Amino acid sequence: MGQQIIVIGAGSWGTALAMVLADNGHEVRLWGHNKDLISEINQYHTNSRYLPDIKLPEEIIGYHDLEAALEGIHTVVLAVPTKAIREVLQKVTGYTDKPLTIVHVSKGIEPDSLKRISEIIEEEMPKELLKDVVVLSGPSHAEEVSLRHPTTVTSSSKNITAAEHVQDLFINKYFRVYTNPDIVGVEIGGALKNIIALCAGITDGLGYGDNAKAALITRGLAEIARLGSVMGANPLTFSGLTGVGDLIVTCTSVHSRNWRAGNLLGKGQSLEEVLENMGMVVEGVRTTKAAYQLAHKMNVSMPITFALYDVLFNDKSPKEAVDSLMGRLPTHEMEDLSNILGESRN
Ligand SMILES: NC(=O)C1=CN([C@@H]2O[C@H](COP(=O)(O)OP(=O)(O)OC[C@H]3O[C@@H](n4cnc5c(N)ncnc54)[C@H](OP(=O)(O)O)[C@@H]3O)[C@@H](O)[C@H]2O)C=CC1
Ligand SMILES: O=C(CO)COP(=O)(O)O
Repeated sequence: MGQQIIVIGAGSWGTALAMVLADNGHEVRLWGHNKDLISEINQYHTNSRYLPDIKLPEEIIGYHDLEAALEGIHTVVLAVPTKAIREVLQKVTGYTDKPLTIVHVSKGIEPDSLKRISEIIEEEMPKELLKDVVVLSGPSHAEEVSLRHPTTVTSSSKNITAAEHVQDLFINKYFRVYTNPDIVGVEIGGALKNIIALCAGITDGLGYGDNAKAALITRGLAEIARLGSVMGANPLTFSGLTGVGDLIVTCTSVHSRNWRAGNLLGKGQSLEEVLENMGMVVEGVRTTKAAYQLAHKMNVSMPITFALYDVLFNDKSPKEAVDSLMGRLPTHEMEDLSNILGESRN
């Protein structure tokens, strides 16, 4: 039976997910803070800034008034950039008096606090207003989901029943949802793949080819798994949709905002120029800072992340960063991962 669901964030991903929910017969309220965009959604059933050429189902109702949009709602899909999550949740708590299931679909880690998004949600929401936190993540570009192209994602929560509930809400014949109880691994994989996607864009921008990209994906996965395992993730999660799956889609697609930003950096633009020109969120930049801080804190080796950190924040040239990665001391390929797998078996 259809449910009333609010999607907060009328950007590319929020709008594409609202389409999936509307296709599944739910009553979808799409909230955005841009009044003109909401009027366009209600009048023309389009979101021309974020999903040009896509006709939205007429069942999606745009809201600009958050209080009205939250009326009678039990499930919130949170689809804003990581840096907006605290601000948005503070508004939500002011307008609700019953426990909510919050489904977050953002991919990031907060610099300085080093919190994952589910941890931020638990921190911001008063206990009596939070029923469950679920993350929905995986290899999924909004541009393809809005065309109803086959897509697979993972629903994860500390409460597996909540993850299954969200699986039920979203699953359909073009959007297949799996469950995974490892919320740490799912969130870490989704956030950190953006670092590697920026690097893949950089090497493409420098004119390097498939060999460099395959190296980044596999060695990137190794360092994501190293950090994630130390943080308590199940190492096997990184071989799934939210690990290698999302790395493949983000590092190889022109739809990827992170790949595109990296590509411009590789072609010689400054970070400021790139971010000004993108017009959409590039989560990997802030996540690089957070992962750099986490790697120091947890004493985990993350050479690709450190190389990107130097490009983004220490004015190192992309070419120099690649050369320094290639010039590292020779090492064993599987040593670190087999340590991790050994430890998780003990
Ligand atoms: N796009 C995709 O294919 C996918 C994206 N994601 C993740 O989803 C999250 C959102 O990304 P995406 O939709 O691509 O981003 P977009 O840049 O396309 O859209 C972001 C939306 O959030 C809104 N927003 C920004 N700040 C605030 C705020 N303080 N209060 C209210 N609304 C705000 C923006 O409004 P405005 O237009 O006014 O700036 C915009 O509507 C990211 O974490 C991303 O990694 C995950 C999977 C796929
Ligand atoms: O997370 C994504 C695909 O799974 C979207 O990646 P980008 O933010 O790089 O576009």
